[in-house]
Amino acid sequence: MTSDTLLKVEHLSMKFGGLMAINDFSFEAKRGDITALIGPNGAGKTTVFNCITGFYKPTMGMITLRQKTGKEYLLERLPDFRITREAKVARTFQNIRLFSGLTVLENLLVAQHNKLMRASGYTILGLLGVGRYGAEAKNAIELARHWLEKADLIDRADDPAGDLPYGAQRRLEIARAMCTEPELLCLDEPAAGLNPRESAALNTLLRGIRSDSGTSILLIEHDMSVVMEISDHVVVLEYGQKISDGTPDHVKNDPRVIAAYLGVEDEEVEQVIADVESLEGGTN
Ligand SMILES: Nc1ncnc2c1ncn2[C@@H]1O[C@H](COP(=O)(O)OP(=O)(O)OP(=O)(O)O)[C@@H](O)[C@H]1O
Repeated sequence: MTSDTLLKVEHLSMKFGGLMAINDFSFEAKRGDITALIGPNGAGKTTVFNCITGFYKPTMGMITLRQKTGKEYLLERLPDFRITREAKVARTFQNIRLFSGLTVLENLLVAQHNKLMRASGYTILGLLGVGRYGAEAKNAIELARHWLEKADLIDRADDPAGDLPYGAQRRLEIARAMCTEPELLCLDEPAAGLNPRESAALNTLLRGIRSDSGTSILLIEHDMSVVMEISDHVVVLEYGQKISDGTPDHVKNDPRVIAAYLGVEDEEVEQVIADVESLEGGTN
Protein backbone atom coordinates (compact mmCIF):
# COMPACT_ATOMS: atom_id res chain seq x y z
CA MET A 1 0.00 0.00 0.00
CA THR A 2 1.69 3.27 -1.09
CA SER A 3 1.55 6.40 1.06
CA ASP A 4 -1.04 8.07 -1.19
CA THR A 5 -3.43 5.10 -1.00
CA LEU A 6 -6.31 5.83 1.35
CA LEU A 7 -8.49 2.79 0.80
CA LYS A 8 -7.56 -0.63 -0.51
CA VAL A 9 -10.27 -3.20 -1.18
CA GLU A 10 -8.89 -6.67 -1.91
CA HIS A 11 -10.76 -9.71 -3.18
CA LEU A 12 -14.03 -8.57 -1.66
CA SER A 13 -16.93 -11.03 -1.92
CA MET A 14 -20.41 -10.83 -0.44
CA LYS A 15 -22.91 -13.63 -0.70
CA PHE A 16 -26.63 -13.36 0.14
CA GLY A 17 -27.94 -16.94 0.29
CA GLY A 18 -27.25 -18.27 -3.18
CA LEU A 19 -26.58 -14.83 -4.71
CA MET A 20 -22.98 -13.69 -5.17
CA ALA A 21 -23.64 -9.94 -5.00
CA ILE A 22 -19.91 -9.07 -5.00
CA ASN A 23 -17.41 -11.47 -6.49
CA ASP A 24 -13.66 -11.03 -5.96
CA PHE A 25 -13.72 -7.26 -6.30
CA SER A 26 -10.54 -5.21 -5.78
CA PHE A 27 -9.79 -1.51 -6.18
CA GLU A 28 -7.85 1.34 -4.58
CA ALA A 29 -8.84 4.92 -3.82
CA LYS A 30 -6.11 7.55 -3.57
CA ARG A 31 -5.95 10.16 -0.84
CA GLY A 32 -7.45 13.46 -1.95
CA ASP A 33 -9.23 11.95 -4.95
CA ILE A 34 -12.90 11.80 -5.82
CA THR A 35 -13.38 8.14 -6.76
CA ALA A 36 -16.66 7.13 -8.38
CA LEU A 37 -18.16 3.65 -8.22
CA ILE A 38 -20.57 3.21 -11.11
CA GLY A 39 -22.47 0.37 -12.76
CA PRO A 40 -25.95 -0.68 -13.88
CA ASN A 41 -28.79 -1.21 -11.35
CA GLY A 42 -28.14 -4.14 -9.05
CA ALA A 43 -24.42 -4.29 -9.93
CA GLY A 44 -23.48 -4.30 -6.23
CA LYS A 45 -22.42 -0.71 -5.59
CA THR A 46 -24.41 -0.19 -2.38
CA THR A 47 -23.28 -3.59 -1.13
CA VAL A 48 -19.64 -2.46 -1.51
CA PHE A 49 -20.49 0.70 0.47
CA ASN A 50 -22.19 -1.37 3.14
CA CYS A 51 -19.07 -3.53 3.48
CA ILE A 52 -16.76 -0.50 3.71
CA THR A 53 -18.92 1.23 6.31
CA GLY A 54 -19.51 -1.90 8.39
CA PHE A 55 -23.24 -2.38 7.72
CA TYR A 56 -22.38 -5.78 6.23
CA LYS A 57 -19.55 -8.10 7.14
CA PRO A 58 -18.11 -9.34 3.85
CA THR A 59 -18.09 -13.06 3.13
CA MET A 60 -14.46 -12.69 2.09
CA GLY A 61 -11.82 -10.06 1.44
CA MET A 62 -9.87 -7.29 3.09
CA ILE A 63 -10.65 -3.57 3.31
CA THR A 64 -7.75 -1.43 4.54
CA LEU A 65 -8.02 2.26 5.34
CA ARG A 66 -4.79 4.19 5.85
CA GLN A 67 -5.14 7.53 7.61
CA LYS A 68 -2.98 10.61 6.98
CA THR A 69 -0.96 9.74 10.07
CA GLY A 70 -0.10 6.34 8.54
CA LYS A 71 -2.34 4.47 10.98
CA GLU A 72 -4.12 1.55 9.27
CA TYR A 73 -7.51 0.01 10.02
CA LEU A 74 -8.88 -3.29 8.73
CA LEU A 75 -12.47 -2.19 8.24
CA GLU A 76 -13.95 -5.65 7.73
CA ARG A 77 -12.95 -6.45 11.31
CA LEU A 78 -14.44 -3.35 12.96
CA PRO A 79 -18.03 -2.72 14.10
CA ASP A 80 -19.70 0.15 12.22
CA PHE A 81 -19.51 2.69 15.10
CA ARG A 82 -15.72 2.24 15.28
CA ILE A 83 -15.42 2.65 11.51
CA THR A 84 -17.12 6.04 11.90
CA ARG A 85 -15.43 7.14 15.10
CA GLU A 86 -11.89 5.76 14.83
CA ALA A 87 -11.22 4.99 11.16
CA LYS A 88 -13.10 8.24 10.31
CA VAL A 89 -15.33 7.06 7.50
CA ALA A 90 -18.59 9.02 7.08
CA ARG A 91 -21.46 8.23 4.73
CA THR A 92 -24.75 9.44 3.36
CA PHE A 93 -27.59 7.22 2.16
CA GLN A 94 -29.75 6.97 -0.99
CA ASN A 95 -32.71 8.23 1.05
CA ILE A 96 -32.33 11.44 3.05
CA ARG A 97 -31.86 10.87 6.78
CA LEU A 98 -31.96 14.27 8.45
CA PHE A 99 -33.68 15.27 11.69
CA SER A 100 -36.36 17.22 9.87
CA GLY A 101 -37.80 18.87 13.03
CA LEU A 102 -34.41 20.22 14.14
CA THR A 103 -32.93 23.32 12.58
CA VAL A 104 -30.26 23.16 9.92
CA LEU A 105 -27.59 24.23 12.44
CA GLU A 106 -28.82 21.76 15.07
CA ASN A 107 -28.46 18.92 12.57
CA LEU A 108 -24.78 19.77 12.30
CA LEU A 109 -24.35 19.98 16.07
CA VAL A 110 -25.97 16.59 16.57
CA ALA A 111 -23.26 15.16 14.29
CA GLN A 112 -20.68 16.44 16.77
CA HIS A 113 -22.49 15.09 19.81
CA ASN A 114 -19.87 12.42 20.63
CA LYS A 115 -17.07 14.94 20.65
CA LEU A 116 -19.10 17.33 22.85
CA MET A 117 -20.09 14.64 25.30
CA ARG A 118 -16.46 13.58 25.66
CA ALA A 119 -15.53 17.20 26.36
CA SER A 120 -18.24 17.40 29.03
CA GLY A 121 -16.63 14.49 30.84
CA TYR A 122 -20.20 13.10 30.86
CA THR A 123 -21.01 15.27 33.90
CA ILE A 124 -23.57 17.98 34.56
CA LEU A 125 -20.79 20.36 35.63
CA GLY A 126 -19.10 19.69 32.31
CA LEU A 127 -22.27 20.48 30.43
CA LEU A 128 -22.64 23.71 32.43
CA GLY A 129 -19.33 24.86 31.01
CA VAL A 130 -16.84 23.82 33.66
CA GLY A 131 -13.72 22.49 31.93
CA ARG A 132 -13.35 21.91 28.19
CA TYR A 133 -17.04 21.84 27.25
CA GLY A 134 -17.47 25.57 26.63
CA ALA A 135 -14.50 25.77 24.27
CA GLU A 136 -15.55 22.60 22.43
CA ALA A 137 -19.12 23.86 22.04
CA LYS A 138 -17.77 27.05 20.47
CA ASN A 139 -15.57 25.03 18.11
CA ALA A 140 -18.53 22.83 17.17
CA ILE A 141 -20.61 25.87 16.22
CA GLU A 142 -17.71 27.30 14.21
CA LEU A 143 -17.22 24.05 12.32
CA ALA A 144 -20.96 23.85 11.63
CA ARG A 145 -21.00 27.41 10.31
CA HIS A 146 -17.96 26.69 8.13
CA TRP A 147 -19.75 23.79 6.41
CA LEU A 148 -23.01 25.72 6.15
CA GLU A 149 -21.10 28.41 4.23
CA LYS A 150 -19.51 25.80 1.96
CA ALA A 151 -22.88 24.17 1.33
CA ASP A 152 -24.49 27.54 0.60
CA LEU A 153 -26.94 27.04 3.49
CA ILE A 154 -25.82 29.67 5.98
CA ASP A 155 -28.92 31.81 5.34
CA ARG A 156 -31.12 28.86 6.33
CA ALA A 157 -29.24 27.97 9.54
CA ASP A 158 -32.24 28.56 11.84
CA ASP A 159 -34.91 26.98 9.62
CA PRO A 160 -36.17 23.45 10.25
CA ALA A 161 -34.20 21.04 8.03
CA GLY A 162 -37.48 19.60 6.75
CA ASP A 163 -38.40 22.99 5.21
CA LEU A 164 -35.41 23.01 2.84
CA PRO A 165 -35.82 22.13 -0.82
CA TYR A 166 -34.66 18.65 -1.77
CA GLY A 167 -31.28 19.67 -3.23
CA ALA A 168 -30.47 21.75 -0.14
CA GLN A 169 -31.32 18.80 2.14
CA ARG A 170 -28.85 16.70 0.15
CA ARG A 171 -26.11 19.31 0.68
CA LEU A 172 -27.01 19.52 4.38
CA GLU A 173 -26.47 15.77 4.72
CA ILE A 174 -23.03 16.15 3.21
CA ALA A 175 -22.25 19.14 5.46
CA ARG A 176 -23.36 17.06 8.45
CA ALA A 177 -21.05 14.21 7.45
CA MET A 178 -18.19 16.71 7.06
CA CYS A 179 -18.71 17.91 10.64
CA THR A 180 -17.39 14.53 11.79
CA GLU A 181 -14.10 15.51 10.04
CA PRO A 182 -13.81 12.26 8.08
CA GLU A 183 -10.79 10.93 6.18
CA LEU A 184 -13.18 9.26 3.73
CA LEU A 185 -16.66 10.47 2.80
CA CYS A 186 -18.88 7.87 1.11
CA LEU A 187 -21.82 9.33 -0.81
CA ASP A 188 -24.59 7.06 -2.11
CA GLU A 189 -26.18 8.72 -5.16
CA PRO A 190 -25.96 12.33 -3.96
CA ALA A 191 -27.23 13.72 -7.29
CA ALA A 192 -30.35 11.51 -7.49
CA GLY A 193 -33.46 13.62 -8.05
CA LEU A 194 -31.59 16.94 -8.31
CA ASN A 195 -32.42 19.54 -10.94
CA PRO A 196 -29.52 20.95 -13.01
CA ARG A 197 -29.05 23.95 -10.70
CA GLU A 198 -28.98 21.79 -7.59
CA SER A 199 -26.64 19.39 -9.36
CA ALA A 200 -24.23 22.26 -10.12
CA ALA A 201 -24.37 23.36 -6.44
CA LEU A 202 -23.53 19.80 -5.40
CA ASN A 203 -20.54 19.70 -7.76
CA THR A 204 -19.27 22.97 -6.26
CA LEU A 205 -19.59 21.58 -2.73
CA LEU A 206 -17.80 18.32 -3.59
CA ARG A 207 -14.99 20.13 -5.39
CA GLY A 208 -14.67 22.43 -2.36
CA ILE A 209 -14.37 19.43 -0.06
CA ARG A 210 -11.61 17.99 -2.24
CA SER A 211 -9.64 21.23 -2.45
CA ASP A 212 -10.06 22.57 1.11
CA SER A 213 -10.50 19.77 3.58
CA GLY A 214 -8.20 16.90 2.65
CA THR A 215 -11.17 14.54 2.87
CA SER A 216 -11.27 11.96 0.08
CA ILE A 217 -14.59 11.07 -1.51
CA LEU A 218 -16.01 7.75 -2.67
CA LEU A 219 -19.16 8.24 -4.67
CA ILE A 220 -21.88 6.01 -6.08
CA GLU A 221 -23.61 7.89 -8.85
CA HIS A 222 -25.89 7.21 -11.80
CA ASP A 223 -25.72 10.75 -13.15
CA MET A 224 -22.87 10.49 -15.64
CA SER A 225 -22.53 14.26 -16.02
CA VAL A 226 -21.66 14.48 -12.30
CA VAL A 227 -19.32 11.48 -12.48
CA MET A 228 -17.45 12.67 -15.55
CA GLU A 229 -17.22 16.26 -14.36
CA ILE A 230 -15.88 15.80 -10.85
CA SER A 231 -14.23 12.36 -10.56
CA ASP A 232 -10.51 11.77 -10.67
CA HIS A 233 -10.95 8.01 -10.88
CA VAL A 234 -13.84 5.76 -11.90
CA VAL A 235 -14.39 2.08 -11.06
CA VAL A 236 -17.11 0.16 -12.90
CA LEU A 237 -18.99 -2.82 -11.49
CA GLU A 238 -21.24 -5.23 -13.35
CA TYR A 239 -22.82 -8.28 -11.70
CA GLY A 240 -20.55 -7.82 -8.68
CA GLN A 241 -17.31 -7.83 -10.71
CA LYS A 242 -15.01 -5.05 -11.82
CA ILE A 243 -15.16 -4.46 -15.56
CA SER A 244 -13.21 -1.21 -15.84
CA ASP A 245 -10.98 1.05 -13.72
CA GLY A 246 -9.26 4.30 -14.72
CA THR A 247 -9.73 7.96 -15.53
CA PRO A 248 -13.23 9.19 -16.54
CA ASP A 249 -12.04 9.37 -20.18
CA HIS A 250 -10.68 5.85 -20.15
CA VAL A 251 -13.87 4.42 -18.65
CA LYS A 252 -16.18 6.41 -20.91
CA ASN A 253 -14.54 4.91 -23.99
CA ASP A 254 -14.20 1.36 -22.68
CA PRO A 255 -16.34 -0.97 -24.86
CA ARG A 256 -17.10 -3.21 -21.85
CA VAL A 257 -18.60 -0.26 -19.97
CA ILE A 258 -20.64 0.83 -22.98
CA ALA A 259 -21.88 -2.74 -23.41
CA ALA A 260 -22.84 -2.98 -19.71
CA TYR A 261 -24.83 0.25 -19.87
CA LEU A 262 -26.54 -0.56 -23.13
CA GLY A 263 -27.27 -4.13 -22.07
CA VAL A 264 -25.66 -5.63 -25.17
CA GLU A 265 -22.90 -8.22 -25.69
CA ASP A 266 -19.31 -6.90 -25.97
CA GLU A 267 -19.03 -7.88 -29.63
CA GLU A 268 -22.16 -5.91 -30.54
CA VAL A 269 -20.78 -2.65 -29.10
CA GLU A 270 -18.90 -1.49 -32.18
CA GLN A 271 -21.99 -2.01 -34.30
CA VAL A 272 -24.15 -0.06 -31.82
CA ILE A 273 -21.66 2.83 -31.73
CA ALA A 274 -21.46 2.89 -35.54
CA ASP A 275 -25.28 2.95 -35.70
CA VAL A 276 -25.46 5.83 -33.21
CA GLU A 277 -22.78 7.79 -35.08
CA SER A 278 -24.59 7.36 -38.39
CA LEU A 279 -27.82 8.54 -36.71
CA GLU A 280 -26.01 11.65 -35.39
CA GLY A 281 -24.54 12.23 -38.88
CA GLY A 282 -28.04 12.05 -40.34
CA THR A 283 -29.40 14.72 -38.01
CA ASN A 284 -26.56 17.23 -38.57
N1 LIG B 1 -29.48 -7.51 2.23
C1 LIG B 1 -29.58 -8.18 1.07
N2 LIG B 1 -30.13 -9.40 1.00
C2 LIG B 1 -30.23 -10.07 -0.16
N3 LIG B 1 -29.83 -9.58 -1.35
C3 LIG B 1 -29.28 -8.35 -1.36
C4 LIG B 1 -29.13 -7.58 -0.16
N4 LIG B 1 -28.56 -6.38 -0.48
C5 LIG B 1 -28.37 -6.41 -1.81
N5 LIG B 1 -28.80 -7.59 -2.33
C6 LIG B 1 -28.71 -7.97 -3.75
O1 LIG B 1 -27.37 -7.78 -4.17
C7 LIG B 1 -27.34 -7.29 -5.51
C8 LIG B 1 -26.60 -5.96 -5.55
O2 LIG B 1 -27.41 -4.98 -4.93
P1 LIG B 1 -26.91 -3.49 -4.65
O3 LIG B 1 -28.02 -2.77 -3.97
O4 LIG B 1 -25.59 -3.53 -3.98
O5 LIG B 1 -26.73 -2.94 -6.14
P2 LIG B 1 -26.53 -1.45 -6.64
O6 LIG B 1 -25.48 -1.51 -7.69
O7 LIG B 1 -26.29 -0.55 -5.48
O8 LIG B 1 -27.95 -1.14 -7.29
P3 LIG B 1 -28.72 0.26 -7.52
O9 LIG B 1 -27.91 1.01 -8.53
O10 LIG B 1 -30.02 -0.20 -8.08
O11 LIG B 1 -28.82 0.94 -6.19
C9 LIG B 1 -28.79 -7.19 -5.99
O12 LIG B 1 -29.12 -8.35 -6.71
C10 LIG B 1 -29.56 -7.11 -4.68
O13 LIG B 1 -30.85 -7.63 -4.83
